[in-house]
Amino acid sequence: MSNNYFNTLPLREQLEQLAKCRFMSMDEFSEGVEALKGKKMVVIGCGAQGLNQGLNLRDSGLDVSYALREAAIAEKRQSWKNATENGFVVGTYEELIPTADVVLNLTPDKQHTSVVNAVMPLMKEGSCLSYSHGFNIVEEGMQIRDDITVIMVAPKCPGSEVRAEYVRGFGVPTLIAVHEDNDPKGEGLALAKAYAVGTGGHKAGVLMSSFIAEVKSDLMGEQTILCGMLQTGSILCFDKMVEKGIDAGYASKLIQYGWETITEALKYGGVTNMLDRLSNPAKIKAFDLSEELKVIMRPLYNKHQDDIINGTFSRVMMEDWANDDKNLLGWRAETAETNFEKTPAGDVEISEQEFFDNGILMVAMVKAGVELAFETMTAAGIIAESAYYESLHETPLIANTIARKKLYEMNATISDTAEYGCYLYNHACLPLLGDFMKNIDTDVIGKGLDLADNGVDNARLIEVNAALRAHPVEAVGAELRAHMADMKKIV
Ligand SMILES: NC(=O)C1=CN([C@@H]2O[C@H](COP(=O)(O)OP(=O)(O)OC[C@H]3O[C@@H](n4cnc5c(N)ncnc54)[C@H](OP(=O)(O)O)[C@@H]3O)[C@@H](O)[C@H]2O)C=CC1
Ligand SMILES: CC[C@](O)(C(C)=O)C(=O)O
Ligand SMILES: [Mg+2]
Ligand SMILES: [Mg+2]
Repeated sequence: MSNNYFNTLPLREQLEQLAKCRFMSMDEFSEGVEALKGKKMVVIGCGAQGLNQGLNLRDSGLDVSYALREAAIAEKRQSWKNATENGFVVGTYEELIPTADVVLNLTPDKQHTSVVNAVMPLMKEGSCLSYSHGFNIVEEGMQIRDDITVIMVAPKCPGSEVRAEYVRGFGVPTLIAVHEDNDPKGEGLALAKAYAVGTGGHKAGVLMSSFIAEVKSDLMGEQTILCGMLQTGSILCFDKMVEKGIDAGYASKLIQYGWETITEALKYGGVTNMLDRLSNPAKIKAFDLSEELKVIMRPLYNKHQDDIINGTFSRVMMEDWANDDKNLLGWRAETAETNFEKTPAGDVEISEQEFFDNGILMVAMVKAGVELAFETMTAAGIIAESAYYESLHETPLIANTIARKKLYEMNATISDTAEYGCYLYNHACLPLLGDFMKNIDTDVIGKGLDLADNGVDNARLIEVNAALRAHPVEAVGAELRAHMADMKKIV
């Protein structure tokens, strides 16, 4: 029986926890991984986050091994292969958990209650339990033994990108938190900081946050702009292009690689830079489309945020857990059957600039989604820095997964929790954009504007540029990106 911890708190405390967010300066990480040196880190689960965090932590000089459930070892499942093929020591809970100074719970959220109940009796007195998402604590009210320190180190991106960015010499923005009910020795913060350095997160930016702020913002980002919007946009843009006679292979390629290319511009210079990559008439067109999209989609973004804050989302998802994931599995199968998913990218060259010129609607969708997610999160009490990571910075990191193997890859790489939310959004958003899409043609998706000249009205251009630059996501973005000196180019 789960108990929503957030809903048990008085409003004053809910607001205080939601607003917990402090950008940590680089000199706060001057001790590096010292607090974890010589300590035994045992990871439970070797999936998306488990494997990739473990690889980074080991490369940062830490002692990492994997505790897997007995069946996974006996049947040599993927988790066992991931760990053993990468040369890690693998053992059962009984073999490894009693030796652990830090237990990293990197199993799916659905399993957290049973996993934590199974390992807690085996954990050393005074050891530490860490999470990469606070769902179990915040939405299920999990109670942890008093002597155990409970921390959260939550990379703001898929596991594959946690590794890819580390290998590139960068990192991913990370939220850290100490569960205030479980910090008996006052060492939670030192451990969380060292762990964030071990994964490379400090190079991109670390926010000192709370379990609550992480959960309520993480769920919002993944359901809307990060995954839901990219899925809905992929399906709508592909179907429209094919309906209008564009070669299906070209349409498939434009979308599969287009999100990655256009959002790379977003990562470097925010929404402003992404739109600056368009010609002046195309920029004005993208701006107008995005304003229209924002009006249509705002109620949906509000609904997602409201359901996340009041616990409706987690209750409904947990009902699906209890129903053998019937909805999740059904939606996953349905997505595999979409025409976009089934049409291979054509053998056709698309230049970097062409992705912008022929993908004006995609640019508009990204702009609308980023701004709406940011506006909705901040209106709900999430601090701007956190909302920026969850909307703007992470979008390219999700787009990278679509470039690899389309929506299948994105949904396989993100957590099951994110995948569930993505489908929820997608199912609501597709019909919502029905009328809007009726008026869309190949000038904004597939072929680009076919204009004799690129002249525009000066006053209108000035107005559009000013509106772009004045959005609050741009101000906080410029500030946070100034700390990302090691950011590496992908496209
Ligand atoms: N996916 C992501 O990129 C992100 C995930 N997170 C968070 O990280 C955590 C892990 O998610 P994610 O990496 O997606 O998980 P995955 O689904 O990728 O991996 C799950 C791992 O846990 C093991 N596992 C599954 N069920 C159990 C069980 N009952 N007992 C023990 N082990 C089990 C699986 O191995 P086997 O079945 O072989 O035993 C597998 O190795 C979640 O809290 C998630 O919210 C946070 C940020 C991003
Ligand atoms: C994509 C959403 C995420 O939270 C994440 C990668 O940040 C997840 O749960 O997978
Ligand atoms: Mg996330
Ligand atoms: Mg998540």
